[in-house]
Amino acid sequence: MVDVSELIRVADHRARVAALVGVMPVVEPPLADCLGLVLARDLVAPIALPPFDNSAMDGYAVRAADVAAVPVTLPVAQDIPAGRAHVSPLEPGTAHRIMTGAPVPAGADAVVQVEWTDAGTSAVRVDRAVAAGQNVRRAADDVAPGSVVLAAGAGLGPAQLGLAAALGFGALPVRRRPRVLVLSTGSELVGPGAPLEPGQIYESNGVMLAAAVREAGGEAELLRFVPDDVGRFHEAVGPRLGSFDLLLTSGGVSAGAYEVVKDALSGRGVEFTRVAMQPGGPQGAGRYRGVAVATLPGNPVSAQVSFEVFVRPALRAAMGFARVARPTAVARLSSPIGSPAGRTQFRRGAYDPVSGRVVTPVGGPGSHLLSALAVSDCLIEVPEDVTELAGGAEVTVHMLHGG
Ligand SMILES: Nc1nc2c(c(=O)[nH]1)N[C@H]1C(S)=C(S)[C@@H](COP(=O)(O)OP(=O)(O)OC[C@H]3O[C@@H](n4cnc5c(N)ncnc54)[C@H](O)[C@@H]3O)O[C@H]1N2
Ligand code: MOO
Repeated sequence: MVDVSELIRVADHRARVAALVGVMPVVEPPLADCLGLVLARDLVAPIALPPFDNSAMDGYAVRAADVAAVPVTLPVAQDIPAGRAHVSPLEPGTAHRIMTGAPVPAGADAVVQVEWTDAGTSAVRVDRAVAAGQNVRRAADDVAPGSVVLAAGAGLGPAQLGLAAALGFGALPVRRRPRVLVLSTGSELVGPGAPLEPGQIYESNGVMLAAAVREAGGEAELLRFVPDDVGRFHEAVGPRLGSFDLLLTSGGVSAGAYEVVKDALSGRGVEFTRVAMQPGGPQGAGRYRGVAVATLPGNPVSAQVSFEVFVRPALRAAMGFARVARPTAVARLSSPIGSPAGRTQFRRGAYDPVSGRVVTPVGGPGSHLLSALAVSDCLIEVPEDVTELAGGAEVTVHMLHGG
């Protein structure tokens, strides 16, 4: 029986893994590669947006005073498509045919949309008056040059990349993606396509954890798996380790006779502990040959839940995100659940925000129940000191998407 007073707290292990991974250096990739990354410095506008007064409509640039009394016919002195570099000033009593986005000529103070005219090309009949300023988008209306348009720490989504492109940036300063080497261990593991011999299972943690790394914004290289053999472990990891920010293993860390990860890394900078959490009790963390290491337990649900609780926040922090946790919600349990004393339990659940914020436990507490995890969308947190929760009880749920 484990003495729960000797267990490491969830928050302490999370902080330890985050400290090991640290913060990634700043790089300047091309704009198109910045999606999902975090801006490392304030983005200051080098130009105004719009850069010049331009038309919001296809129509005719005029002086509002010239079309105050309608109908009125004005000679069309010039045609101004978007992109025109040189536009001559508008003489009083004339119109310029103008397209959306084209520069408004000096002397004009409004644009009459084409629908309010007879669409003439040498002369135009204007049927409705416009006020001064109507349909004119002023220079710097959107962005003043020299202003901070995005602050350091901003997440870069489509709109932010669009804004940066509009301001003429070809690259942005961001913290680069953490590089993670993913390795599964276990002599019982075989790859897809191989027939299953008695006692063997298909390897699943590698693909799952590499996908989890990518979903978090990191880069993953999947070394797939090695048997319970310390020599094979070092052969697989040694030549590759130097190019990574984190070695992420699964399996081989508990109390058995063949604990390859523990045997390979104990006394070499990695400490193996038990965290007050279920699933995901046996954990290891440290630094091996200068590279951060997190060793997750092998049970698939334990591995994935450990990733969510310890590794994902560390990767998000490494990329510069200020908010590293997934979105949470408070929900009512649809049915009762129990939990071991002295451990934070993360049960898999299906959250329904529509029918009054209810969460339904999916599957049991067993850390081999991968199919239940696959149809869950949240983790239900049961605090350390709680052993029974009745149906209807309020719980915190951690979403498995977003954030
Ligand atoms: N005597 C004890 N036994 C166990 C303890 C304990 O405290 N005392 N803890 C249990 C808990 S909790 C967990 S979690 C596991 C963690 O064990 P390991 O990290 O050493 O993992 P393995 O023994 O290698 O594997 C556990 C389980 O998961 C399967 N597995 C492992 N890797 C993969 C993979 N890549 N793909 C699919 N499935 C995998 C493996 O076949 C085992 O069934 O230890 C408990 N035991
Ligand atoms: O900690 Mo283990 O993850 O309970 O199954």
